[in-house]
Amino acid sequence: MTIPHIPSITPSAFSALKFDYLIIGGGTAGLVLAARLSTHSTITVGVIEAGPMTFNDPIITVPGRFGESLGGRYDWQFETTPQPGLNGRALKWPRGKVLGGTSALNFMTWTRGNKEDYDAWKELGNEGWGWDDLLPYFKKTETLHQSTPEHQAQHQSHFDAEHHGTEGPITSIYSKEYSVPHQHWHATLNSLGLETNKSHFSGSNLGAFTTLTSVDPTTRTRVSAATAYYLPSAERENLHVLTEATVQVILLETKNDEYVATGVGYACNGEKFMAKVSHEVILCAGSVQSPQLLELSGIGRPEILEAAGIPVKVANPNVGKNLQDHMMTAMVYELDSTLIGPAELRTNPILAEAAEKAYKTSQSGMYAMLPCALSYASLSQVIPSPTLSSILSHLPPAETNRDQVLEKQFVDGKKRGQIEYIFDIGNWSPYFQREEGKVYGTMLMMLQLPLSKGCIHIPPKDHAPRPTEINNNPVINPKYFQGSGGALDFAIMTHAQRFADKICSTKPLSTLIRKRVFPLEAKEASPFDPVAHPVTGEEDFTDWVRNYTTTDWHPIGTCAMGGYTGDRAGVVDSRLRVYGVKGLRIADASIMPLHICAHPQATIYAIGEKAASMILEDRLK
Ligand SMILES: Cc1cc2nc3c(=O)[nH]c(=O)nc-3n(C[C@H](O)[C@H](O)[C@H](O)COP(=O)(O)OP(=O)(O)OC[C@H]3O[C@@H](n4cnc5c(N)ncnc54)[C@H](O)[C@@H]3O)c2cc1C
Repeated sequence: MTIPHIPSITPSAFSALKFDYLIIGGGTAGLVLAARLSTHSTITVGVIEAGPMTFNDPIITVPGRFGESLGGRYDWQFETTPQPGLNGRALKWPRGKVLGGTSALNFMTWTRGNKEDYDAWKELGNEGWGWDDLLPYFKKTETLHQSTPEHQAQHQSHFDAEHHGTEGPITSIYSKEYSVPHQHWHATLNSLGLETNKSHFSGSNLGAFTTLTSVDPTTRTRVSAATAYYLPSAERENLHVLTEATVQVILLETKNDEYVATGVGYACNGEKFMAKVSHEVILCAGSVQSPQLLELSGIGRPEILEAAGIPVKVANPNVGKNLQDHMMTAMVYELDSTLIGPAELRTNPILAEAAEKAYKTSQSGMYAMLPCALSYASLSQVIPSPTLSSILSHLPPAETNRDQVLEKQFVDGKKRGQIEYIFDIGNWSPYFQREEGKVYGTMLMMLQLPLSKGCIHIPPKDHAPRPTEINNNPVINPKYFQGSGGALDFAIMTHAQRFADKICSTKPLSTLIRKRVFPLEAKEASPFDPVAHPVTGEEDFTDWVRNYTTTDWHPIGTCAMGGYTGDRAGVVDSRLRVYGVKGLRIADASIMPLHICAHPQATIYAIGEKAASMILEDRLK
């Protein structure tokens, strides 16, 4: 990758500048805004990012090393509270702390939700956020690199060019080659009634497909918001990016009886600074930290702010509420010992050297590979109809407009892939210990439209007289499987789990599998193992799902768009302006009112694109 000259700036020099727009968080959406707003040379843009700037660390750049940066210096290393719905377990919640944010840490899957996912946002009264409205922004982010007819025939790498972008900063590509299990994916899913979807970017991703990835087609390195949006703009004189600086508070002043955002207070190298803005502060700190910064600045539920010792400026009980996440299980299988996975690379220097050589010389081999065997299934495709009817008869009465729109998707649940399945070589479970010399594969299952709703808030101040501050981690409580909605999520996951196992016992994928090792198969398990020896005869995953469900790392919704209900249910309006404050917008995953049946990064880039275009439109008014 050619890296242009990147101007560095000191905090004092940064604070001396007069900004039109100040962006908090140089992450996925934040850098889209930075790049798009600074195309106009008369607009001065500042970005403050807590993490460092790096473009050549292989744990970020090399696709096949995905996951290695989790828990390290580029990760905020958050954790949830102990979750009663998960038998008291607390989960690790990685988030990117580096220029590029979580786009520099994620697993590069490039998917788009369904038409109905975004139309539901519009139905809630969020004008301009339906599928047809968002399609131009989806396209604006992307340049699709089309696969050849031969590649399509061999790897089912289909696309529908009409629905992809051709000039956007993010390159979306199909891999050169795929793992052996991937080569059996389509035939296996097809024989279970999940057809190959040849047009998975066109408004329905239902079915099996080989996924696109956000990877550079020439260097086969990760494409993140930092490489795709920031690097090409880095030399602009009107764009200033300060890294390793943490925003502590958004400065609010009253003008004509209204609160106006006038800048931010931040810390860098142990010193405190202020940066001022003439037009807008744009908060892009992500689903965990955007609500944290609002609350630290006096915008939120009064009881939370008072307990934290923060004076209430704008009372809005919705800040930090409406947290939704994709929940995931990871079932592990022992595979044919001739296969090679990531653990084999780590433990066998000869294999590692060969993989490195293939990657360096021809950008191929294991280090260029990502998990690409995906499938989205509707509830009726994976849960037998009498069971599904019984589960859905327990849909809780909708309490809000949002619940009502969400629950409609369950009634007409055939259109959307509410359950995602991915098969990948390697052991993905944090709970399963691999045995040396054995090769493993994992069947992942993810719930896409959760009814479990949680919250993220700043903690109360401790006994010290000082109020809660930025370095007091927010309290993350996703309330997985809690409440009547959570009970329904749980029932769906325990039943959909059987289909995950069915995929692995179906040919041709099953020909690569020796046995299931997590949870153990009946013949290997102790007579008391409830999964293997259920009272009913059919395997019962109830306890296993409760004990081993984790996050799929896709939290959204904590500063949601309010739609028709305005600040009674939301934090921002459909132009992403924070209710009750002038000159403050939010653009990141937190504004999504309902979850989507897809990996979210493409949608979050589109949110950044749409936000930039709305800001530029509003500037001309
Ligand atoms: C392990 C993992 C794997 C994933 N895999 C995929 C995938 O394969 N495909 C996919 O589509 N999605 C994936 N995702 C999800 C996706 O990457 C994220 O949802 C998305 O990147 C979030 O974008 P964002 O703009 O909301 O926040 P972020 O990209 O996280 O940006 C927020 C930025 O704000 C900065 N910040 C926060 N607080 C402050 C502060 N006080 N001061 C200054 N800066 C601050 C952060 O450091 C960060 O850079 C994955 C996520 C994880 C964690």
